[in-house]
Amino acid sequence: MANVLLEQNSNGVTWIRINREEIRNAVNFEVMEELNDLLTIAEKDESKVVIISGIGKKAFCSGGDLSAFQHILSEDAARRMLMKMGAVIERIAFFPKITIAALNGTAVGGGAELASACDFRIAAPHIKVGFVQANLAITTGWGGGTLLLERIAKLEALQMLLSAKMYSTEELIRNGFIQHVITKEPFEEGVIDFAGPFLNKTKGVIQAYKGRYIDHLDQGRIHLNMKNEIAECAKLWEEKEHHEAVLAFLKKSKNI
Ligand SMILES: CC[C@@H](C(=O)O)C(=O)SCCNC(=O)CCNC(=O)[C@H](O)C(C)(C)COP(=O)(O)OP(=O)(O)OC[C@H]1O[C@@H](n2cnc3c(N)ncnc32)[C@H](O)[C@@H]1OP(=O)(O)O
Repeated sequence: MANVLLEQNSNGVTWIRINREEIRNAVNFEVMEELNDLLTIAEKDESKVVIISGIGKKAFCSGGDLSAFQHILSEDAARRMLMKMGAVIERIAFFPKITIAALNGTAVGGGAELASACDFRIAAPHIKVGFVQANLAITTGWGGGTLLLERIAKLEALQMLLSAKMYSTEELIRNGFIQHVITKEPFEEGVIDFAGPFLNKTKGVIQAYKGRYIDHLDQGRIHLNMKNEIAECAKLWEEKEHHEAVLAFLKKSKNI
C-alpha cells in the first residue's frame, strides 16, 4: 500500500495525502521519497493548486516517525535524515504552483513544519498545531522553523517554537498561522471552496503571481537558514536528553 496518495482532479486540484492514519501520518524514509516523487508529478500536471493533507480526521502529520528514527543515534546519521526531508520541505516552500496545507487533523513536530512550507494553511475546527520539538530536547529539524519565521510575525513564531505548546484554531487564526477554518462537511468540499477563487483564474495568472511571491522571498537566505537549522538539530539529536524523551513517548504510547 502506498504511504502517500495522489489524486488528480479535473477541477485543477491535485491532492497529496499522507496515508499512515494508524501512526498519525508520521513521516519515515518511504514517505519522504514518495512525497518527492508525487511533487514531481504534480509539478508537471495540469493542476493549478496542490493540496497537502493527511488521511483521517485525527492527524495531518505527526512529524518524524519516532519508532523508525529512534535508531538514528549519531549527529551524522541524524543530519542525513533531516536533510532528506528538509529538501522536500524546501521544494514545497518554493513550489511553482499554489500550495495549501489542508489540516484535516493535528499537526505536530515535523508535521507543523510541513504545514509551514505551504503558501496557505486551512484547518478543521478541532485540530491543534504544536512545534513540540523542544519538548523532545531538539529544535525543528527539517528547516520548518525558518519557514515559520517567514509566515507569521517573528515574535509569535519564537513563542510557538520556544513554548512547544499545542495551539488551538482560535489561537492559530489570531497569530496568522492559519488563514481559514473549515466548518463545512465533508472537509474536502470546504477545502475546494477555499481554493475556488484561485481555480477560476488562468494558469498564466496563477504562475505569474506565485512567481512574484517567490521573488519576494529571499531564497538564498532561507536556504542557508534552513541548512543551519538542520545542522543545529542534528547536533542536539545526539544528546542523551533527546533519546530519553523519544523513549518516554514510545514507552507511554506503546506501554513498553
Ligand atoms: C524527526 C524530525 C522532527 C522534526 O524535525 O520536527 C520531528 O518531527 S520529531 C517528532 C515530533 N512528533 C511527535 O512528538 C508526535 C508524537 N505524537 C503525538 O503527540 C500524538 O500521537 C498525536 C500526534 C498528538 C496524536 O494523538 P492521538 O490521536 O491521541 O494518538 P496516539 O498518541 O494514541 O498515537 C496513535 C499511534 O500513533 C503512534 N504515533 C503517533 N505519532 C507518532 C510519531 N511521530 N512517530 C511514531 N509513532 C507515532 C503512537 O505511538 C500510537 O501508536 P500505538 O500505541 O502503537 O497505537
